[in-house]
Amino acid sequence: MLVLQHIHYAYSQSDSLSDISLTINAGEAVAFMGPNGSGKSTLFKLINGLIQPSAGQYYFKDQLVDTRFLKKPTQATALHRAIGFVFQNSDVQLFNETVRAELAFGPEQMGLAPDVIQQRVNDCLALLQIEKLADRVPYQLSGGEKKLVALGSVLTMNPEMIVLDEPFNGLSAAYQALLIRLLQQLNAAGKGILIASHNLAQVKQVAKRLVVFNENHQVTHDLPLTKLKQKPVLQQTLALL
Ligand SMILES: Nc1ncnc2c1ncn2[C@@H]1O[C@H](COP(=O)(O)OP(=O)(O)OP(=O)(O)O)[C@@H](O)[C@H]1O
Repeated sequence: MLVLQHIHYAYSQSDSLSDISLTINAGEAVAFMGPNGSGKSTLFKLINGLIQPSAGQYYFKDQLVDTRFLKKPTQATALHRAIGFVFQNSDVQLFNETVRAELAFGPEQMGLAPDVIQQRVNDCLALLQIEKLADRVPYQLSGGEKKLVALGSVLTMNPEMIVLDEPFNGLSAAYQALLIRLLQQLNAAGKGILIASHNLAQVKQVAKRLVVFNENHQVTHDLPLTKLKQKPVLQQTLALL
């Protein structure tokens, strides 16, 4: 579904992504780990078409994602519908007056019928156990509540792949467990899951493949999580992230 070939990205002079090549198939659950500032969020922004590579190619469903691709509204919309992005900072993602409106916004933009939208919103409120927040102002919610609403606003669009940047940050232990179960269910239902996290124990419960960055913004490892026990040094490094 996604193919990245020799991707570089630089915000200014030096690379924040350095020669990244990855293929991610539909329905895969992949974890991205690495030190702070190694490039995980930058990669997610690039996958979502928010930034474009300084060098290299990014293909989404065999189509080259470049400035020309993203300038065509139908293509950009197809990308944004297929890949739901839950940002590290929920504040950049929430802008509606109520949680209910926030969850309805995506499906409304897709032109779905009002009763379908209502059903999706109610289903997602229940799935995330946030029914009690439905009429609250998203901006006034706690950090953890905002994160759940941001995820809900993505899930109502029923994306093929969900990209989550540090989704467990700020969540209570109970909500972390709920999120893990939910991501497992979504993956079992065929949704692709890409997750950036510093928590190996949680990552192991959600993902089946692990991609590791180093401080030079390169991918150093790309392996099935079942193979991690054969790499004690890597395991130790990841446990300390
Ligand atoms: N908007 C920006 N402008 C300039 N440099 C940036 C910007 N965003 C990120 N960077 C730099 O790009 C590099 C990669 O950052 P990125 O946020 O992708 O790392 P990360 O692996 O997600 O880190 P963390 O684990 O701390 O979230 C870092 O050196 C960072 O300082």
